[in-house]
Amino acid sequence: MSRSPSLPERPRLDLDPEMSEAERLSAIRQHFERLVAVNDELDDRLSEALDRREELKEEVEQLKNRNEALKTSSLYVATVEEVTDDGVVIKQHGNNQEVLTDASPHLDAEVESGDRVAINDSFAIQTLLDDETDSRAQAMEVDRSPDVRYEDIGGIDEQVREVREAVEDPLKNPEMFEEVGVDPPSGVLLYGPPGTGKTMLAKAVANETDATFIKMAGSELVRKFIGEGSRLVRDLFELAADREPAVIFIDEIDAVASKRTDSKTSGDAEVQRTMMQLLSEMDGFDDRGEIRIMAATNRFDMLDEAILRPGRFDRLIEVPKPAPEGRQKILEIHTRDMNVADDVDFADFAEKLEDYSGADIASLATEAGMFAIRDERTEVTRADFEAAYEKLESTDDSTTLPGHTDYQY
Ligand SMILES: Nc1ncnc2c1ncn2[C@@H]1O[C@H](COP(=O)(O)OP(=O)(O)OP(=O)(O)O)[C@@H](O)[C@H]1O
Repeated sequence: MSRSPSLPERPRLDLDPEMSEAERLSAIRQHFERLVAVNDELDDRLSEALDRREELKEEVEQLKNRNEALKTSSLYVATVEEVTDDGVVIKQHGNNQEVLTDASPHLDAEVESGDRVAINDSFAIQTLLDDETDSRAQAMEVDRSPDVRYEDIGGIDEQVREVREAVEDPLKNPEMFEEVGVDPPSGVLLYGPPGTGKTMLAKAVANETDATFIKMAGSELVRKFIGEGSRLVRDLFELAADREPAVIFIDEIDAVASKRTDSKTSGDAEVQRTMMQLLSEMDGFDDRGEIRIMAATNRFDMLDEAILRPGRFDRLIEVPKPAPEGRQKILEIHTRDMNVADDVDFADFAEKLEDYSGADIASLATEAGMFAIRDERTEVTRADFEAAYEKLESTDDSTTLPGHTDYQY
């Protein structure tokens, strides 16, 4: 920084008493001129200083703005693909641009492949996104002790038996399989229309085996950013390994494992990548320990056969809509805690619930109860069930109207 030149010296007036009048006047005049000169110089210096002050003020303003902009500027989200000696390879979400970059020095040692990170305009990694901001947490439902029991499931006794054999027995008595020399099924695929109890089956078996129930929706797996689907699959299996015994349940598996389409859009490629990750997790899972894998679909016809090969989902269990007897059982289950009037005949009523799924019957029972409440009664009568039936039949919503659900299997 340049130092400002020293101030001009203050002129002095030396008047000798010996001086003549004229000499004194001339000295005073000279002194006055010097004062004026110094004053002018000081004026100049002052105005220079004021200019400089203005300049500095402007500079401060600019720096303040830049600082604010830096503090508030948006960061972009990316996934770390690889940590190499030359830097970190990231893939930006949204545009999938791959970039070789660096992490801020304080993060250097922490960045790992697969991490979600925030990057700035120059692609430098600024923050590691933690689990809370991470969408992974939202995509999985983890339940240490689901509250569904086998007796809560009606009309699909045979399916319950099959699931127990394929999932419960290998968890409870693995030695039996070893002694007999057979491998338990690798994965169990439940297929059938919506609302028939597939999720209940998976929860009940987790409950019975004291296993943690970990559910992932296939639709969540494909909705995520590029690279995240396969990461989620990896996390799912890692989490299960941490929590064993565990039952992994992948709902709507058709979203990740449907037959290849011809189009080569990046979305499809991403779904394929997620499916490949799932297959490789299942293949590398010989030593599965206390983890069982279940999946469900309403679209069996759409599934890529690759996932049905031995060692993958090799036990298929169809879960259909219930027959009249099953419907009666489900009615009984869902009215267990209700005060049902004597005039209600479930066997008779179940006959007319043609094409109703378990979920439809559950909402019918709730509706019937609501009619009683509206009437300020605690007893639910035949008329309430009839009214609920009429209401459901007239609901113009294809997702709740029995028999109108769009699926194939
Ligand atoms: N067999 C059943 N017995 C008793 N209740 C049932 C049965 N099936 C369905 N329900 C009722 O419907 C609700 C939804 O069932 P669940 O989630 O198990 O169906 P799902 O087959 O997994 O459906 P989706 O394919 O839509 O996921 C259950 O919480 C339960 O109240």
